[in-house]
Amino acid sequence: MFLRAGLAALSPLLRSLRPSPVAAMSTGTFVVSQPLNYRGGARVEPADASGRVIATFTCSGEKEVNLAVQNAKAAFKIWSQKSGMERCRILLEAARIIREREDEIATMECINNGKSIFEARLDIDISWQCLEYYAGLAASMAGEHIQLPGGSFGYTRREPLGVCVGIGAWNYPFQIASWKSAPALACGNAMVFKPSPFTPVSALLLAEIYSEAGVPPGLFNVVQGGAATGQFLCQHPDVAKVSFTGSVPTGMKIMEMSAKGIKPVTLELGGKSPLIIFSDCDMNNAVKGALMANFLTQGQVCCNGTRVFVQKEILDKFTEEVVKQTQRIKIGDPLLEDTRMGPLINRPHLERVLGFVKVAKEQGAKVLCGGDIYVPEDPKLKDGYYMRPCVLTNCRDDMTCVKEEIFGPVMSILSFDTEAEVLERANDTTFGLAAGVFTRDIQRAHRVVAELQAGTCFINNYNVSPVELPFGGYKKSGFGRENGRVTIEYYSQLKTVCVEMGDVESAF
Ligand SMILES: NC(=O)c1ccc[n+]([C@@H]2O[C@H](COP(=O)([O-])OP(=O)(O)OC[C@H]3O[C@@H](n4cnc5c(N)ncnc54)[C@H](O)[C@@H]3O)[C@@H](O)[C@H]2O)c1
Ligand SMILES: O=CCc1c[nH]c2ccc(O)cc12
Repeated sequence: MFLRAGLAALSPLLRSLRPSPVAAMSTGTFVVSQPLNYRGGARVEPADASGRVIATFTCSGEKEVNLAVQNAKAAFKIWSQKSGMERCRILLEAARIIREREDEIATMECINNGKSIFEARLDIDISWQCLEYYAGLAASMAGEHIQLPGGSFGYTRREPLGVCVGIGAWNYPFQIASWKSAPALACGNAMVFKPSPFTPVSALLLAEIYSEAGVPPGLFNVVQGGAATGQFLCQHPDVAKVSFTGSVPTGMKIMEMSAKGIKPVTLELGGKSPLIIFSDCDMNNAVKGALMANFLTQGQVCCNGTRVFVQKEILDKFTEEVVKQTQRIKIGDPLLEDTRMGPLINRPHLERVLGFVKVAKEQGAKVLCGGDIYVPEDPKLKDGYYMRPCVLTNCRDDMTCVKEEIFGPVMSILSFDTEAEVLERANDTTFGLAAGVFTRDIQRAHRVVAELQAGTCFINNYNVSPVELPFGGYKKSGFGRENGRVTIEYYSQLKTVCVEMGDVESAF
């Protein structure tokens, strides 16, 4: 009986594993009755605990991690022998079930994370699309045939890695589990997934859906916990690969641990991305783009374009419109259909974000709107972790709010004169996750993105994430990619087979 008191304490939304129907309530509730570990194709009580309790659910310890890895190893033997078409069918069935249960999963995600139900549904859509996409690729994965002299030849086989570990952040819990597991499973791997301890529940639904769709028991397992559980996973000798989504400091630790086992890693880390608005842009779209770049999921999005560079000629008009539209964002109960901004993930994070606003003011930035606590009218929500989305102006490149990842609803507006100047300033960061440009000049758009040091660049839009396109970082924002065809390379290895058709020509 985990979570009952714990997660309620983490958020004013009471949480359970089975969300009550949305229509019947104004705040989310979970009725916790089932364990939150998934191993060997079923929910299980963890075999042990790491000794550290987060909220009131039990963190998986070394024994539980071992059991999950052993289950994954056994399932890998069966799954990796299946043809691409067989894997394709099962992944397609899982995608279909997610689609069918979209409302239920979105409701759970909304309570899990605090994002609006409107956004949670989009996340679930992207998740089943991801499974469909990799189902399609599973069937067409192939090696090459290469002719050699004298009728000899070689060929390559694309083979799975084995047991892969996925470690997730709390901002896109279900989607992160999908983005990691879909390509892993499509390539023939098994996975042990650890969600963030702040959002432990929705990955379980994915595990149950995979089982229902027909994957062998143990192919996708869920262990629960924080750093200690993550370390057991990364250090496990039977783990072949680690795919991590989270902060830069944790990413460094993951890479160090994986290096000891010579394990490949995918690191999806933080960012401080630039969004460049040229004076020849379509103003309506640029304003909408700036809001999309800053305020989805309460601003807790890794690739957010939080440094908004606006060309001087349109600075005032753009700023005025951005502020007007930011003030219109409906904050409140995330389960209500018209809400667009729910609470932040927890109290310490809210305080951290408000702290950034305070420092910004001290350093000379001007708050044009928001940046303070929001108290919803509904008395049940009054202790929630809500804040008003914030627009800062008078910003300079050396300010903390412009240099550091805030991971909250805080947009910093900066002005610029020339293309060369803005490019230099946009690239002056150790991060390199994303960037955006709004302009009607097609040559300029492509010239600018070619110079931007970022793994994903948006032209005349921001924060759209079609699963067909690779996503990942430059510089300290990480390496490896999620989504797109290329991700197959990160979950498989190439075996070369050299075939002699003649006699051995020995050197001896
Ligand atoms: N690039 C991306 O795709 C992407 C997506 C979402 C979030 N993020 C980044 O994630 C950060 C916010 O997420 P967060 O606060 O959950 O990040 P975090 O680094 O604190 O935690 C991420 C995950 O790592 C686990 N973890 C923590 N310490 C560990 C350790 N020593 N060994 C193994 N696992 C450990 C956590 O329990 C959690 O599951 C932001 O910096 C954000 O930019 C990046
Ligand atoms: O928060 C960063 C961008 C993003 C949105 N959804 C997902 C899912 C998985 C990721 O690795 C990143 C993201």
